Amino acid sequence: MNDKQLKVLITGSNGLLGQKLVQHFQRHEVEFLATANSKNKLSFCPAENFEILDVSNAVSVGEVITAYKPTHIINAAAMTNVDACEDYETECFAVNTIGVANILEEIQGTDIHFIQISTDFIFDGKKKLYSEEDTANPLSNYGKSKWEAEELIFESGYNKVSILRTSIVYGVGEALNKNNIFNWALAELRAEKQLNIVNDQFRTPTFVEDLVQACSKVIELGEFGVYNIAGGELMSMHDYIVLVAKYLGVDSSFVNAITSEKLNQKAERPISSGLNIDKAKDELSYVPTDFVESLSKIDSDN
Ligand SMILES: NC(=O)C1=CN([C@@H]2O[C@H](COP(=O)(O)OP(=O)(O)OC[C@H]3O[C@@H](n4cnc5c(N)ncnc54)[C@H](OP(=O)(O)O)[C@@H]3O)[C@@H](O)[C@H]2O)C=CC1
Ligand SMILES: Cc1cn([C@H]2C[C@H](O)[C@@H](COP(=O)(O)OP(=O)(O)O[C@H]3O[C@@H](C)C(=O)[C@@H](O)[C@H]3O)O2)c(=O)[nH]c1=O
Repeated sequence: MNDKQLKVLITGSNGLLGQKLVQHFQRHEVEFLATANSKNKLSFCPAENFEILDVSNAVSVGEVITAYKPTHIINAAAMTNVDACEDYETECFAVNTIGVANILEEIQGTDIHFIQISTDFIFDGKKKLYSEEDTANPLSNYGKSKWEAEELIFESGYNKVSILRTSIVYGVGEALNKNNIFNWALAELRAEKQLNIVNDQFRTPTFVEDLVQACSKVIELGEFGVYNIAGGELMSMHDYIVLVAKYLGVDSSFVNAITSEKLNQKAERPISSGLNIDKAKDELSYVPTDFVESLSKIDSDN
């Protein structure tokens, strides 16, 4: 299938990944429909390419898919505030699990390639680095809701699905959620405020543009199955934010190291939920951007 034959439906287009996908398909002149649960917040997304879509509403999901007839659906919609998912469990499962059930229901019997974005939070964090075959054991409502969505996909028997699991996605953009640690830390460090960052949670932070490339690659190759798509470096969140501070030229003494116990977040987090990306390297020729290089790309784009 060449670029001209593609029709990509994007959900969650106002979010970080959603909006980078919009920009990617614009640049490559691929036909797309961007959808979000509220009005279009993106200055660069034309009104004719946008529709409101709440993925938790089965009727709306059916109407949009039937009318647009996509060749591909990328589900970037999710309730991503992990602590809020503890307080608003029903909403969390409505978006993250039922949203996926609604899409699956609609695409059964079609040829649509469905790309679901999942998370390292399906794991309990006891293993350091996880491969695609490792056993899930989510600790939080968010993790459970994303894992149940994956289970629905496996049980549905629908086989034109790529599940891309990722971790701590970073990048800058328009009208982003306040709960993205990277954007929050950037703003605070630029204002020379002191940050308390945990040194006992380890992740493989993922440059959003790498995740976009991976979405594009599974489309291009027609690859189905589960892939870990993450950065190549496992680091503590404290080391991560110190690198950001250094890049900004802010003294690292502004980044205090604390424990998770001290931070006392509502939802339990995995200790170490790095993602092993060997499969994506082998099968998708996936090459994550070096962390410091990604920061300079972010800088030059803004
Ligand atoms: N950010 C990260 O570190 C990670 C993200 N992921 C996954 O990656 C994907 C993209 O996340 P990311 O772009 O970073 O997250 P964002 O929070 O930036 O974007 C998610 C978007 O989904 C929207 N949304 C919420 N509810 C609905 C709904 N009912 N219908 C349609 N859209 C809805 C949100 O809107 P609103 O703001 O109005 O709620 C938001 O714009 C998600 O599946 C997420 O689970 C996985 C691992 C790490
Ligand atoms: C707000 C805050 C966070 N942190 C740490 C805790 C945690 O390890 C890390 C990120 O915290 P957050 O609460 O922003 O994000 P968190 O919910 O931990 O991150 C997750 O988001 C969801 C969507 C995912 O799918 C996961 O892969 C992961 O990226 O930063 C601090 O150390 N200090 C702080 O003040």
